[in-house]
Amino acid sequence: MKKFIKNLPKAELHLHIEGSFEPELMFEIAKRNNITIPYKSIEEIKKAYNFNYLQDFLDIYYQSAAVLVTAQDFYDLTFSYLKSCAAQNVRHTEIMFDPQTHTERGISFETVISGITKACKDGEKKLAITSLLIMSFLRHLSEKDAFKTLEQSLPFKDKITAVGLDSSELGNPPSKFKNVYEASIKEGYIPVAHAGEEGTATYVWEALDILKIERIDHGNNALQDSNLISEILNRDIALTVCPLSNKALKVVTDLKDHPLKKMLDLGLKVTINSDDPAYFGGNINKNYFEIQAALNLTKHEIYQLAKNSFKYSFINDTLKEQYLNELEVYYINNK
Ligand code: HPA
Ligand SMILES: [Zn+2]
Repeated sequence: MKKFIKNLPKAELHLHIEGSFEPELMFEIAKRNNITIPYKSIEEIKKAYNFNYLQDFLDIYYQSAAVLVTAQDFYDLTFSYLKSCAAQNVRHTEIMFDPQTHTERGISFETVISGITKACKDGEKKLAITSLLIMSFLRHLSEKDAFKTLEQSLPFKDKITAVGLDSSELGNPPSKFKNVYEASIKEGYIPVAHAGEEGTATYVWEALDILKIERIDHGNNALQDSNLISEILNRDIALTVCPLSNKALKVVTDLKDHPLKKMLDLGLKVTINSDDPAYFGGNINKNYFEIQAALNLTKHEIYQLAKNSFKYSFINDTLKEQYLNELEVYYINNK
C-alpha cells in the first residue's frame, strides 16, 4: 500500500507555502539575513511545535515567516517545497500564500510574488510540476486590510488564480469578508476559504452563501449539519482535508476518529493535503499513509481521493484530462 501511495500521481490543493518552511532552511535564511530566531537547534524547534489549538500554531508560524525578506528567500522556500512534490509524485499543486504576513513587515507584494512565481516557473521547467497560486487574506485582520491586499495584487493578477481566507477562524466568520470577496470575484479570482476547521457549520454556510466559495478548505464541522451536507453535495463542492494538521491542532484527538471515511461514504468530494507540512509532522504522502492505516482505506478509496484532487483542481480541462488519464493508467496497472 505504501508503494502504491508513494508512486500515485496526485495533486495538492491545500498547502500554505509559509507552512512548508523546514527548520533547516529557516536557519539558513535567518543566518544570511542576520535575523535572530528564538531557537538554537532543530531539537528546540521540534519541541516548540507542540500545539493545543490553531492559535498556538499561528503564533509560531508568523514568527518564523518573519525571516523571509528577499525575493530569493521566497524562491528558495517555494522551490524547496516543489522539490518535495517531485519526490512524492505530486504532479500539480495549488499554493496558498499570505501576502499580509509579509507586507505588514515592510516587505513589498512584488518581492513576495516574484520569488514565488519564479520558483513555480522553474518547478514546471525542471521538475515537470504544474502549479497555481491562491492569495489568502488573514481573517484576524480587517476587511479594509484585505481590500488593500486585493489592490496590491492587481498588477500581478495574471499570476494569481484564486483568493482564500486563513488564520484565526473563531470570532472571524466569513461574513466579515463579504465585500472583499465580491470585489475579488469581479477581478476574476476564484473564491475559496478555510471554514469548519475550528468554526461551526454556520461558518461553512456563510462561506458558501456569502463568499460564494468554489472549494472548502478543511470543512470538518460541516458534518454537524445534514442540510449543509446535502447542499455541499448538490453544489458539487470539494473539501481539502488535512489529516495530520487536524491531529496536530487537536481538531481530532486521534486519526482513528477522523471523519474522512464518513465524508467519503456520504459521497463528499474529499481530497488529502498537508496544510503546513513543516509544522504538522508530515508531507502529503505521510498524510495519505497515516489516514489509510488509521481508517483502513482501500486502494480504490485512495485512488478516489487522488482522482478528486485532479478533478477539483483549478487547472484547465486539457491538463486535467491528461492528469486523470495518467492516474487511471496507474490505478489499472497497480490495483
Ligand atoms: O490550517 C490553517 N488554518 C488557518 N490558517 C492557517 N494558516 C496556515 N495554516 C492554517
Ligand atoms: Zn490551511
